[in-house]
Amino acid sequence: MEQSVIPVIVLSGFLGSGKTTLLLRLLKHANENGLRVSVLMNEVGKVDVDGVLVSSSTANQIIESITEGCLCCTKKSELASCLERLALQRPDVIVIELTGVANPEEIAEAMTEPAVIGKVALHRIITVLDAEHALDYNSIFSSDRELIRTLRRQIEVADAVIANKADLISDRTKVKVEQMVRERNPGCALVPAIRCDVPPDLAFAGIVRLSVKQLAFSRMGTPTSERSSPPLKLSLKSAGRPQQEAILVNSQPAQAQTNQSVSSSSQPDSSGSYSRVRTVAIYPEASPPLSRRHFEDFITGRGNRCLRAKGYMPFGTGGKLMLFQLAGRRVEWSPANYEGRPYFVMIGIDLNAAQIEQEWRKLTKS
Ligand SMILES: Nc1nc2c(ncn2[C@@H]2O[C@H](COP(=O)(O)OP(=O)(O)OP(=O)(O)O)[C@@H](O)[C@H]2O)c(=O)[nH]1
Repeated sequence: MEQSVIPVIVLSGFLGSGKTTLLLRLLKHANENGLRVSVLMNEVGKVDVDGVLVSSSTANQIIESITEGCLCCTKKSELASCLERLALQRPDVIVIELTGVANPEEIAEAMTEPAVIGKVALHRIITVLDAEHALDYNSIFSSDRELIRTLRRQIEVADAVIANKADLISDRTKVKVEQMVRERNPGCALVPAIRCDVPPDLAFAGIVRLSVKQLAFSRMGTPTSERSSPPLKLSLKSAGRPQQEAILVNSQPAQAQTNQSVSSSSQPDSSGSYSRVRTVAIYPEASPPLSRRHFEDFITGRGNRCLRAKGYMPFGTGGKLMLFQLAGRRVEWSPANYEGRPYFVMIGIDLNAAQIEQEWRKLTKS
């Protein structure tokens, strides 16, 4: 009888910091090394852009998505059933990518529920920091205390912090970012990185392949119910968070795109950590009558209000769909395998869906 507890790695970090970039790296490493990974992705909005991206770049992985809410608040009740489903597949490890506005500590807490104890266990929390913007968050979000608190907790409760986007900062900023992290979390592993290129052991140290676990089980005649977990070489912080087994409850499968041609906005949650953060999704016509530059202006024209945007838009050669990403103030376009209908999602503070929809209609009226 297989009894080992499945380790769970939680990836946290603010919107656009590089969590999906890290996830893709970890999945690649896992594939190459025969580790079976199940993934749980969470988006505050209805549309699961990252899920599409991860599904299209990985094979043999089990991916679940919970959309339209944050796992640490409105969707917390779905965590256990979802974890349970993933655990049934007997992966070697489960990786949860949180929304950018989630407090990872709430996830750790959810793993103390009786329903999940003995099935999964928190392995470590890794927080990805956008080193280019992290020092500005206090001033940008000064009006949203809850959001600032969440961003601090993302650093404080992490076992490892990746100071990502090192290519975009000066040495001076690098030192300041490191100081800021050290003040909040002196004991964590702190790793500067470009595109989350970190040693895979930062996440996977101590995780044993199922086949190896089974071998150990049959040789020793005792269950490997406590997974063997050699200490991580980089210093990890585990004090102050639950050490027991974790679990998640029921999720909703990734939503197929709806037929609505315009927008949807997530409900604010008065008790949740994302407070005033809203999402708006727009499904344009196949070839919207505007240039790529006008599209970028439309998104970036909202200043700091739009914190993150992403989607697939037909601005490639011959109208080919391209992956569009805005993180902080930076826009990035890359080739995409996606073949569905174009769409884009905006995430920001107090975004007004009706107004954005109206502006979009006006802009694209032929
Ligand atoms: N220049 C630079 N860009 C990066 C780096 N890491 C990630 N990016 C870009 O930053 C954007 C956001 O990266 P993601 O990995 O999607 O970030 P995320 O945290 O998953 O974003 P959300 O889940 O939407 O909050 C993308 O355009 C990435 O290509 C980096 O080290 N340097």
